[in-house]
Amino acid sequence: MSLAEEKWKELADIKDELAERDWFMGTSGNLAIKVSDSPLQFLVTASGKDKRKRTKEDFLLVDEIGRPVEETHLKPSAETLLHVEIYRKTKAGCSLHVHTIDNNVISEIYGDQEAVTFKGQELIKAFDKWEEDAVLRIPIIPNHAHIPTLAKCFSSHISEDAGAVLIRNHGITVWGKTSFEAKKVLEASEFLFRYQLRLLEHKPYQLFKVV
Ligand SMILES: CSC[C@@H](O)[C@@H](O)C(=O)COP(=O)(O)O
Ligand SMILES: [Zn+2]
Repeated sequence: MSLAEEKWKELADIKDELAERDWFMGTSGNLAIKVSDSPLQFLVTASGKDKRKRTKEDFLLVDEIGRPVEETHLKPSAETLLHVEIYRKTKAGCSLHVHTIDNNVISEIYGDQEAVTFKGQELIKAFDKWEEDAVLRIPIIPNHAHIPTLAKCFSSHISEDAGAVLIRNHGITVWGKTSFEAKKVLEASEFLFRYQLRLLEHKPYQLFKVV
């Protein structure tokens, strides 16, 4: 099996797992996995597909500016430029984008604050935050319809090899050095969002708590 084939299978398996969680409503979501560093080439989901289905046309290989490497009728994800920014700026090997009700509601509640923060929650360790008083800050950016503008804004929040950024009333994009790492960050983020929403039901004043 070639490296590209191996990476294809790795991404397809992650796509199946996320589909099982019902994280690809209405064809939303896109996924990418790096295949080579120089030249930069990565597999990205084809645009507009039902990501719950496993087909031979799920992914295509793109270059360092998100153009298909080979002749194809498939279109790279509309949000390929966001994945480009991740691979351009970090050593990440995988990036995942999903729309969930929880990440959308959290992004709207905390959107004006431009970030949602978590402290004293065990699962922030999934973001490599181990100290007792560590704070996890997930930035929230506006949902610019112009993708190059969205990608530029998104890019300003990328500094580490693993991370997460919420796009307001749109979804979350996460990345990690490996697909395992990226999926861990995604699952931990969604856990924290669900936790925060549940907490607000019982303690609405928590909304005004400054971390
Ligand atoms: C109809 S789903 C919303 C899309 O505009 C987009 O946000 C998305 O996540 C999926 O787009 P895609 O081009 O299939 O990668
Ligand atoms: Zn999206």
